[in-house]
Amino acid sequence: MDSIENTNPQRSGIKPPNRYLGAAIAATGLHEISDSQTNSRAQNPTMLPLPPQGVKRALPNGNPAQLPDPKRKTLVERAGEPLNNNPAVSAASTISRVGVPKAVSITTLSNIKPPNINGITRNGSVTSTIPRNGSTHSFSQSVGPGSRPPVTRAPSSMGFNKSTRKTVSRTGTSRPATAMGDREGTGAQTQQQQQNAWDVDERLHELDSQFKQMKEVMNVSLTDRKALEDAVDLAKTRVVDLERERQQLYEKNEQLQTEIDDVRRQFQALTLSHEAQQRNHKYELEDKSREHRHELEEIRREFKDETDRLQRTHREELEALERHWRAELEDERTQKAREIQELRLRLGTEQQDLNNTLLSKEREVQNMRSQVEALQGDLDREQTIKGTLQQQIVEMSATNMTLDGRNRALQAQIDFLESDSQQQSTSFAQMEARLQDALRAAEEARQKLIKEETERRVLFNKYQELKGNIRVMCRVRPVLDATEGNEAQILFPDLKTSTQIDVTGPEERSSLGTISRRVVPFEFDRVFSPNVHNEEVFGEISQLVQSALDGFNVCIFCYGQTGSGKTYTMSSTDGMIPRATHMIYDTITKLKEKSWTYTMEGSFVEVYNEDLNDLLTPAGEGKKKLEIRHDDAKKQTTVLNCKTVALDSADKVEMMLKQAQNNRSVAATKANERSSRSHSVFILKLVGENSATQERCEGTLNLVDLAGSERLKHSQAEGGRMKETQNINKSLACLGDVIEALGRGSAHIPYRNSKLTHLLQYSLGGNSKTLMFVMVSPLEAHLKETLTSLRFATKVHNTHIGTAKSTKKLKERVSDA
Ligand SMILES: Nc1ncnc2c1ncn2[C@@H]1O[C@H](COP(=O)(O)OP(=O)(O)OP(=O)(O)O)[C@@H](O)[C@H]1O
Repeated sequence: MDSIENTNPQRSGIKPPNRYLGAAIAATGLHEISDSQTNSRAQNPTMLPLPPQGVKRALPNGNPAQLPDPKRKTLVERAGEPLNNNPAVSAASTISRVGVPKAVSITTLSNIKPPNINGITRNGSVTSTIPRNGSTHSFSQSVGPGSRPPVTRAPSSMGFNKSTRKTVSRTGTSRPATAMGDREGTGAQTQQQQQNAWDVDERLHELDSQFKQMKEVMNVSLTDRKALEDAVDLAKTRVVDLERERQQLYEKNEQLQTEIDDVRRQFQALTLSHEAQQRNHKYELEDKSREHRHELEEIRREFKDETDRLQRTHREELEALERHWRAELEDERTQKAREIQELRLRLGTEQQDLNNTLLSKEREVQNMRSQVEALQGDLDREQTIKGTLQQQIVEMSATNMTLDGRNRALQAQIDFLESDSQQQSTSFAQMEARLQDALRAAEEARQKLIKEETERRVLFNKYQELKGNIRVMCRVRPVLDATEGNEAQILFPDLKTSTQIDVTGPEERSSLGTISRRVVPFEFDRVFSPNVHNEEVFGEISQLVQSALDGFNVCIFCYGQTGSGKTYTMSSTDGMIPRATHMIYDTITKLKEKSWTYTMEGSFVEVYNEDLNDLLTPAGEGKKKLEIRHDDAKKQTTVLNCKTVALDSADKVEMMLKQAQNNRSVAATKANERSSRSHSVFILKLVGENSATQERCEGTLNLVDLAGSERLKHSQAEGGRMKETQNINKSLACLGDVIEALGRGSAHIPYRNSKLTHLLQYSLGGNSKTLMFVMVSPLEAHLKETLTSLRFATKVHNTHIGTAKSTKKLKERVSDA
C-alpha cells in the first residue's frame, strides 16, 4: 500500500493510511498486490505514466488520476475509519500485539466478521469481488496470506501452552487474556482451565483440528488471492487501454492545436499581404489622381482659351449682324410708314363712303319703319272694320231670321188673303215687296260678308308677312326628375315680351388661370319657359294654321337635341299636330257659313338615312318606293305611292298619329334610350272652295319633328348608328343652307341637297310661312348642345324672307364661375 502511494500519490488521491489501516491491509494481504503493482510498473514504465500537461489541464481539479468512483471512495473512507470500530482490524491489531495467538484467541477470531474487502473493477473502481464463506473465510481474510504460516505456529502454540503452564504455576490465578476470559472472568472458568490443562492429548487433538481448519482457510484464501490478482490484472489492462485512449486524445489535441496555430499563422500572413496590397493600390491611386489633375488643368486652360476666342468671334459677328439688321429695319420702317400713310388715306375715303351708305340705309330703314307703321295703322283700321262687319253680319243674320219669320207669317197671310178679298190681294202685294226688300238686304249683307272674309285673308296674310315669313321660337322643357342631373343656369330676362333667353355657358379657363362663365343672350320671336304648356304654345302657331286654311304652305319644325322635347311638343296627345287638326275642324265648320267647303287629307312620311318611308303603311304590306313630285304652277308637292288618309273626323287624326308612331324608326343610343333617328313629316293638305265667290284655295301644313341634332362625338354612336347620325347631321346642315340661301335672296336654293329640303321645297321660302321651334334641354350636361342649337336657331332667325325685319346684336356678358 505504501508503494502505491509513493509511486503515484496524485493519481490515487487516497490519504496516507494511519497505522491501524496499514495493519488491516497487511491482514488482508493487499500489500502484496501493491508490491506486485510496483514491480510491474518498474518493469513497464508506460503502464501508468504521469499525465501530460495538456491532459492534466483538461481533467477536473488538475488531477488526471483522481477517480471519482463512489466505491473507491467507500474504500478510502473505510480505510480512514478508526480501527477500533473495525472488528477485523481490531483482531489483526490484537494478533500483532500479542504475537502467537492462543487457542482461545483464534476461536474468538474465527467468530469475528472480516472487513468488506473491495476489488478493483475494469473501469478502475474498487469493488467487492471476494466470495464469503462463513466465519472461516472471514477469518482467512482477516489474517491474510501475509500472516505467519500455521506450520510455524504449532510450536508457538506449544510454547504458548508451556508458558501458560508456567504462568499458571507461578501465579496460580493468571490465565491467557482471551475475549472469553474477559467476558466471563469468573472462578468457574479458572476451574475448567485447570481441568483442560490436564487433558493435553485432547488439547493437542483440538489444536490439530484447528490447524487443519486454518490450513483449509489458508487454501481458500489463496484461491481468493488468485481471483483478486486476476481482477487486478484485468483492471490494469483496462487502465492501460484508457491510458492509451487518453494518450491518443492528447495527441489529437496537440495536432489540432498545431493546425489552429498554422491557420492563425496563415491568416496573419494573408492579412499582412492584404495590407501591403492596399498600400500599393493607395499609392497607385494617388499617382493616377495626380496625373488626372494635371490633365484636367491642361484641358481647362485649353477650354478657356477656346471659349475666349469663340466669344471674341461671336461678339464680332453679332456686331456685324446688328449693324446689318439695324440698316434693314430702318429701311422697312420707312417703307411701312409710307404704307400706313397710304392706308390711312384709303381708310378715310372708305369711311366716308361707308358713312354715306349708312346714312342712305338709315333713311331706308326710316322709310320702312314708317311703312310698317302705316301698315300697322291699316291693319288696326281693317281689324276695326272687320269687327264692325262681323257685328253687322251678326245683326244681318238676326234680321234675316226675323225676315224669315215675317216671310212665313206673310205667306200665311197670303194663303188667307188668296182665299179672301181684294184687300187681301193688296196687302199680299205689299208684303211681297217687303220680302223682296228683305231678301235683297240679306243678299247684300252676305256679299259684304264674303268680301270682308276675302279682305280679312289678304290683311291676315299681310300681317303674317309683317311678323316675318321665317319665325323662330324657343322652348325650354322642365327638368323631369332629380335623377336627370344638375340644372343649367337659364334665365328669361324679358318677362313682358318673352323674347329673350340668357344661357350661362360652361366654365372657361383664361390664359391667366382664372375661371369664368359666359352668359350668352339669345333673342327669338318668342321664348317659352319650362312652365309653359302646349296650349299656350299652340296659341302662337294657330295663326299659321289659319294661313294654311287660307291657302298658304306652312312648315313648322321642331329642332333640338335628343330628349329636348321635340316629340312632346309636336306629337303628344295635346301637341301641335292634334291641336292643329282640331282647330282646322272647328274653323272649317264655321267657314261653311261663308260658303267655304274644305277637304282635308293627311299623310305621314319619314326621312331615314336619306330615304323616304311611308309611316301609314305597315312594314309587312310591301311598301313601294316613294317619289317626290313637284307641281311648280300650283307650288304643291305630291309624294307618289304614299298613303293619304281623308281626315273627315278628329278620331282619324289620332289613329293616324298612333300608327305613324309605331312605324317610326326608334333606336337606342347612349345619349337617349328613346331617340328618334329620323325626321318625321306630318303633311296636311287643305283644299277649300267658296260656292258663293267660286274662290278656291289649296294650302299645306307640314309639321316636322326633326331627328336629334346632337353632335356625332357626344352621342358615341357606332356602326349603323354612326351612319344615321352622319345623315341626320347632313340633312340638318342642308336645311340651314337652304334657309341661309333664301335669306340672301340667292338665285339658286339648294333644296335637292337633302331629301328633307327637297320634300319641303314649296313650304320653305317663296310665299310660304316657316316656324322653327328650337327645343332646349334644361340640363347642365346638355349645355354645349343647347348653345349649338341656339346659335343655329339665331342664324335662322336672322334670315329674312320676303319682308324686312329689324335685328338686334346682343352682347355676351362674363360672369364669375
Ligand atoms: N314641356 C314639357 N313638359 C313636360 N315634359 C316634357 C316636356 N318636353 C319634353 N318632355 C318630356 O321629356 C322627355 C323627352 O322628350 P321628347 O321625347 O319629346 O324629346 P325629343 O327631343 O323629341 O327626343 P327624340 O326626338 O330624340 O325622341 C319625354 O319624356 C317628354 O315627355
